Amino acid sequence: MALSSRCGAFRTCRRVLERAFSLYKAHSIKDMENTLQLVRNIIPPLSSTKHKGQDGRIGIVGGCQEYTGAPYFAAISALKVGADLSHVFCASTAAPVIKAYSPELIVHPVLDSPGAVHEVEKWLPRLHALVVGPGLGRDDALLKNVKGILEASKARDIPVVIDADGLWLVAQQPALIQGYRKAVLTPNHMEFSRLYDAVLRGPVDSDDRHGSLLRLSQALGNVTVVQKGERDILSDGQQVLVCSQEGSSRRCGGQGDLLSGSLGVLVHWALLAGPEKTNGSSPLLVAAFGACSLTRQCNHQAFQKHGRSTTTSDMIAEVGTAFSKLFET
Ligand SMILES: NC(=O)C1=CN([C@@H]2O[C@H](COP(=O)(O)OP(=O)(O)OC[C@H]3O[C@@H](n4cnc5c(N)ncnc54)[C@H](OP(=O)(O)O)[C@@H]3O)[C@@H](O)[C@H]2O)[C@@H](O)CC1
Ligand SMILES: Nc1ncnc2c1ncn2[C@@H]1O[C@H](COP(=O)(O)OP(=O)(O)OP(=O)(O)O)[C@@H](O)[C@H]1O
Ligand SMILES: [Mg+2]
Repeated sequence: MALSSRCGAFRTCRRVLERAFSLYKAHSIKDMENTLQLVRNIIPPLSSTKHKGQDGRIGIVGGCQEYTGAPYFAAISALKVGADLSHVFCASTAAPVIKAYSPELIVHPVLDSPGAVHEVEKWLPRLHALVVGPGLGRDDALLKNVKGILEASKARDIPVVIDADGLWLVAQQPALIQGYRKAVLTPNHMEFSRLYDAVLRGPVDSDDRHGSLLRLSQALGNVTVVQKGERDILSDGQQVLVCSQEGSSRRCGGQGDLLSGSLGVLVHWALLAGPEKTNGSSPLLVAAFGACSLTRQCNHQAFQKHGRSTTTSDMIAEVGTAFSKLFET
């Protein structure tokens, strides 16, 4: 008797949990769909009256002796998403390698020159957004130049996506982006912990990802932060969005570079569209949600074709169809 009543209670409990889970799932699918609709609203229409450059001139700051793939992935992703021109500002040793990967990129071998800041500054008036960090490395001289480039970009109100070693620099000197509302940070697991520790002077509470993210964004003066992971969580210090677009279990290097390069373009489009098109949500948050969904969808599609041998180049080959599937329905 006691056993059967316990079994009944167990079944009821299971039904309640299943219902709660299906409601939660339905709710999050609805939330995801609503946010995807906001991403669709910020995408500029293709038009025969536009000239080259109008849909985006993006600059990637990164690329050193060791890392040439990361800035390439970011820059080519920006083009594949729909930017018209993609510039890479890198160390002189990286430039011929990056140029050889692709004739589509404009490559400036300036980052390790004494006049690096001035050389990049000359281009700033023509750029709509910068992506700072993919393949930058941690050489002090390069980081010092990048600090100057960030300051010059802020002075011109240019939106910046900060990723990889750009986040290393920000963890050393959070004041560099403190309160700059046109910055989006895209940390992976490790980069988030490092940044959190540097800004909040304590370890991340791994049981409270949302709270940790909110605290970090708020402590940085409501800078938008995208914490990448099994689910991506995004916040501007007020709202928290979750992106759980289906990807795959393949974790090859370079996926984060695809994300930050795509985000460079989407940030530009979102700011151009403004909050009327994003229904009051932060345009940068909507742009970030778009880049996360796109990266994960590319991963999903590439994995369907290549399985375990999927690499970031396979994902980049999926950008066009993934973009259409998510945003042009
Ligand atoms: N082809 C190219 O040119 C590419 C170049 N790239 C460039 O490399 C540079 C350094 O970037 P990064 O991400 O490797 O640096 P960093 O912050 O030291 O993290 C590494 C450490 O974090 C850890 N770790 C990571 N994830 C974790 C997790 N989920 N959970 C737990 N731990 C985790 C992991 O720990 P491990 O497993 O080794 O113990 C590892 O030690 C940067 O310029 C970037 O752009 C890349 O873009 C790839 C393609
Ligand atoms: N465990 C996971 N399951 C599903 N997707 C994930 C997982 N971890 C990361 N991703 C996705 O992979 C993409 C890149 O995130 P990741 O954490 O690999 O960045 P990263 O370490 O900066 O990459 P990179 O190698 O380019 O530096 C993001 O779109 C994220 O959503
Ligand atoms: Mg990375």
